[in-house]
Amino acid sequence: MPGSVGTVRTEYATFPAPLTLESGAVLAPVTIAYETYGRLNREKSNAILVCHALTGDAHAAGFHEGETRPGWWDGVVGPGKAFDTDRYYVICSNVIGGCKGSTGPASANPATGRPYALTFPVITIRDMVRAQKRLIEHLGINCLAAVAGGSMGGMQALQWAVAYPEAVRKVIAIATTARSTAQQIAFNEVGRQAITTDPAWAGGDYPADSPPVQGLRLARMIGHITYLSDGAMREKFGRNLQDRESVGYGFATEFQVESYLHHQGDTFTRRFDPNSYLYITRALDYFDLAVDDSLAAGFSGVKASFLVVSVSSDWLYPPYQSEEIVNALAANGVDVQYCEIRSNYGHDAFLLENGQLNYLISAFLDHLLVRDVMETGAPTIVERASINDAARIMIENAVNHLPVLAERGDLVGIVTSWDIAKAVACGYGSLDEIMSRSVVTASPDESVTEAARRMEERSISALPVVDADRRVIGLISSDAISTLIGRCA
Ligand SMILES: CC(=O)SCCNC(=O)CCNC(=O)[C@H](O)C(C)(C)COP(=O)(O)OP(=O)(O)OC[C@H]1O[C@@H](n2cnc3c(N)ncnc32)[C@H](O)[C@@H]1OP(=O)(O)O
Ligand SMILES: N[C@@H](CCO)C(=O)O
Repeated sequence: MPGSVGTVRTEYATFPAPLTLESGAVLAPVTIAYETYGRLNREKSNAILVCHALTGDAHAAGFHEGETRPGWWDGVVGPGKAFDTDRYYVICSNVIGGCKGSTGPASANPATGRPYALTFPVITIRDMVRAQKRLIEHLGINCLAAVAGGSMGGMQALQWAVAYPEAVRKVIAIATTARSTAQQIAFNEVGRQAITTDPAWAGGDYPADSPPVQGLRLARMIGHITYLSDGAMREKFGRNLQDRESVGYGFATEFQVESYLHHQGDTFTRRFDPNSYLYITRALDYFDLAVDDSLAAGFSGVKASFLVVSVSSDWLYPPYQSEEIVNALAANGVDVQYCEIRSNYGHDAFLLENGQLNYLISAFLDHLLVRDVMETGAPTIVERASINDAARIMIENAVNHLPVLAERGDLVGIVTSWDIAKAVACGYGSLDEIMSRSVVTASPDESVTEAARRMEERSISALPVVDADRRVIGLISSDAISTLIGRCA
C-alpha cells in the first residue's frame, strides 16, 4: 500500500567556495535548502534528484511538523510510489534565486549585510544545476540514478543530462521544453511587468514586511491561468457566479473564476518573494539547450536514458515541445521513451495526475539496464601475474572476483577467491592453472533481469561487463542487484 514518508524537515548546506555563474558573475557563499527521503545505499547508486517548478521548494514529500498539507510531489514520492523511498534515496533542493531557503535575492549580501535585491546576479537553469551538483557531491554521490521534474523541474533534469552526462543515468522530463518559446517569454514578461510597475516594488528595494503584493498577486493570477486548461476552467467554474444569484452590472467580483484567481493570487503573496519571481522567470526565458539552433546538437553528448512526458491539454508547454526533445534525443541514438498523458488539467497536471505518473515513472525506473547497476573501476589483473598478486589485489580491494586480461586488454579469464583457496590447498603455482577461461559476461545494454537470471542459472555471484571488444567496463554483482532491486525495508 503506497504510503507517506511521514514527518520531514528541510536541511541546509552552505558552500563558501564561489560559484561562477553562466553570466560570469560570482556568487558566494551559496546556501542550498534540501530535503531527503529514503536511505542512500552502500554503493551510493540509488539517489534520485527531483527538481521543482517555478514556485516550488525543497519540500517535495511528507509533512512538516504541525502542517496538514504534504509536499508538492507527495503523490509520487514515498513508500510504494513511483519514486519509491523503500528503494531510492530521493533528494529535492530549492533552486538558487529562490526564496525557500536557498541563496536568492532576499538573502543577505555578505558585502553589505542587506538583502541582495537587484544586486543579486542573474541566474540561469544551468546555474541552478551547477549549485545542485555541489549538493549532490556534498552528499557523497557521484552518479544519480535519475533526475526528474515537471515544467522548470524538467528543464533542470534535461540540463543535468547535458551538463553532467557521466553523473546521471536516467532523466524524467514532464510538461517541459528544451528551449523557451516567444509565448512563454511573453507570459513571463507580463508577470514581471506586473511586479516592477507596482510602486511598492521600489526598484527591488522594498522592505521585507512591505513587498509589492499587488504586482505579485497580478503576476500569479496571469500565471495561474496558463497552468490550467480551458476545459478545466469550464469544468470547475463554468459561468457560475460567486455568492450571488445574478450579475450586478459592475466590477465587483461576480464570477467564481474571478474569486478563484483572487484567492490563488492572495495565497501566493504569502509564500513568495517578488524579486525571486523576477529572477526565476528570467532563468526560464534564457533556457535554450540548442547549439547553433539545433537541439540535436545540444543533446549530442548525453548518455542517460530518457522518459519524456507531455500533457494533452497543456497549452503553456504544449506536447509538440516534448516531441522536439524526443526527436533531438532520437537523432543522437539516445534511449528515449515518450508518452502524452490524457488529462484535462492543463500544465499543472504534472502535480495532479498521480495515477498516470506513478504508472509511467515506475515502469521507466524499474527498467534497469546492467549499466545502471554495474560497478565501474573494479580491479582486474593481467594474465601473466602471479597467484600472490591476485590474492593481494583481492584483499586490498575487498573483492572476490578478478577479471583476467590479456596484454591487449581484452578479457581472457576470471579468477575468484575460491580459486585462490584451491591453489593454496592443491599447491598450484600459476594463475593460468586456476582461472576459468570460459567466462560468463554481461553486456552494459542488457536488462538487469536477464543478467540476474544468467547468474542464478550458473550459480555465479558476479559477472564482468564487457563492451563489443571484450574490454571490461565494469562488474555486476548479485549484491548490487539485490540492493537496488530488492526492497530495503
Ligand atoms: C510544482 C512545484 O514544484 S511546487 C508549486 C506548485 N504549487 C502550486 O502551484 C500551488 C498553487 N497551485 C495550485 O493550487 C494548483 O492549482 C494545484 C495544481 C497545485 C492544485 O490544484 P487543485 O487541487 O485542483 O486545486 P485548485 O486549483 O482547485 O485550488 C484549490 C484552492 O482554490 C480555492 N477555491 C476554489 N474555488 C474557489 C472560489 N470560487 N473562490 C475562491 N477560492 C476558491 C479552494 O478553496 C482552494 O484553496 P486552498 O488551496 O487555499 O485550500
Ligand atoms: N504551478 C506550478 C507550475 C508552474 O510551471 C508552479 O507554480 O511552480
